[in-house]
Amino acid sequence: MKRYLLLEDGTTYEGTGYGYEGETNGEIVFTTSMSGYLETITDPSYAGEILIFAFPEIANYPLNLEHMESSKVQVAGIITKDAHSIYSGGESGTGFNEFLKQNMVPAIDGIDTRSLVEKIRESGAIKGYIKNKNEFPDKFEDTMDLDLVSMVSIKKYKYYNSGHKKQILFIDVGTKNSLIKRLSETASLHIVPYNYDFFNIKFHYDAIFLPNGPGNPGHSSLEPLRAFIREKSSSMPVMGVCLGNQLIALSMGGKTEKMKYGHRGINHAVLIGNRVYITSHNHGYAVNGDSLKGTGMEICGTDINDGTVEMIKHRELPVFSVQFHPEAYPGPYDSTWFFNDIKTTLGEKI
Ligand SMILES: NC(=O)CC[C@H](N)C(=O)O
Repeated sequence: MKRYLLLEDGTTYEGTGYGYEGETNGEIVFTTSMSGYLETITDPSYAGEILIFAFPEIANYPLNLEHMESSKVQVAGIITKDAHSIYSGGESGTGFNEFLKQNMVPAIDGIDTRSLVEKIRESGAIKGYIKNKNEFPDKFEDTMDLDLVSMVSIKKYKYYNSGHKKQILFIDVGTKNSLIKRLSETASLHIVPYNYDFFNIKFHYDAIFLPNGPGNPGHSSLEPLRAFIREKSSSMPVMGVCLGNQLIALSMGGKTEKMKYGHRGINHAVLIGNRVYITSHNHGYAVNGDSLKGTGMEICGTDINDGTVEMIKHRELPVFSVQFHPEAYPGPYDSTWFFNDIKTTLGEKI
């Protein structure tokens, strides 16, 4: 079945439809990852985004549902050059095509993804639709204006008792399962929704953790959360990853900005001190380094290619966070020391 990718700049790409048969829209972003397709598409940070796989061969190994980073596919749509298991069943008994149908996510195959990526690198982030008809919409919605965190955050408090004495207040702004798993190696987790009644918490906790999540970190729906972080950062450790990093920067008085086309992939070189770490990335926003002046926060890691701020920490307080993904999934384990830093910050032995 023919399907069309329609871009805000007036261009149309024709391909073969697979997955769900409805239409979808979102910001078109690309990942350069060559593996980890299931982990990637189930990462809640991708809500509101249509994902291009720049690497041509995708889904050329079976789906293993144990690798899902959340309970469902979170990308708004998928663009591939050659998605292999479209028509075949994997070890789980489900083919990629069928899996995307069940998750109601439309996809389009046979697209020259590399030229599409070049276009986005030239023009910057672009909005688009995947449709069954070559008919342009009246308007291209900016999905980054939506309250995406409310769509992916858990709805109710959940206690994750990992047997550890230390307690972390884990604010779910759209977390990946692997982050919960990693932190549970250090502490038990009070997992709360992004809009929890923060100023009336009755249970004890030793630190706050903010994970990854979708959309604009400056969204107004996140202001009560930022106010809470602002207050708590002077009295207890606050740590974060990706959206968490951006929320910490904003709470401490810094600024974030939208990047031209973001970083998404698993081989981004980041310089921290005098060492380079190969890291996993998925972000379209970044902390503005200059805006940290006078906030007490300092830049301690930057992307080698474009200088993007990739790690920040407070000069005196135990407040630190990374823009990259130390939990990997998918990606290299170069930066898992981040979880050891959290352990020692909480007074635990490595
Ligand atoms: N992975 C994330 O947490 C992404 C953070 C934010 N939504 C961004 O695009 O920059």
